[in-house]
Amino acid sequence: LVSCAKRAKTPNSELAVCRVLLAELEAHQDAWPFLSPVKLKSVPGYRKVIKKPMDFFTIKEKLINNMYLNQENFIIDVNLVFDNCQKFNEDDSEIGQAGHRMKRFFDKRWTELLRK
Ligand SMILES: Cc1ncccc1N[C@@H](C)c1cnc2ccsc2c1
Repeated sequence: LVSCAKRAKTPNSELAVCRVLLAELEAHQDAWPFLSPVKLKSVPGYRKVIKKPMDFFTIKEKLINNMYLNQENFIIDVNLVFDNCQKFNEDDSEIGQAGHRMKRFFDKRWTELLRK
């Protein structure tokens, strides 16, 4: 008997979960610092310190333009948003606190949705 191959998730069903997750991130009350790209001209030092800026709007554009081949690449970009935030903002700052809350929310949700 040939063992049936583990049903691979089709890329589009994987990415459908990413779209759901992103919508939840954007709707979160603490999402405000991350909804659009940091304006490099108006935040002194940001361009120098943060090598790979990322934000939820850019992630949405990449999803729409099929630039994510799988969930992993999507999760890497979402974590980049939070890693950049922790690098540039003090933990006890408004933005720093929002970043920690958003990261905790994301970690919880993607584990629930993807670790089925
Ligand atoms: C995520 C992040 N990290 C470091 C600096 C800025 C930001 N966010 C931008 C949108 C931003 C840019 N300007 C302001 C002014 C008050 S909150 C806020 C937020």
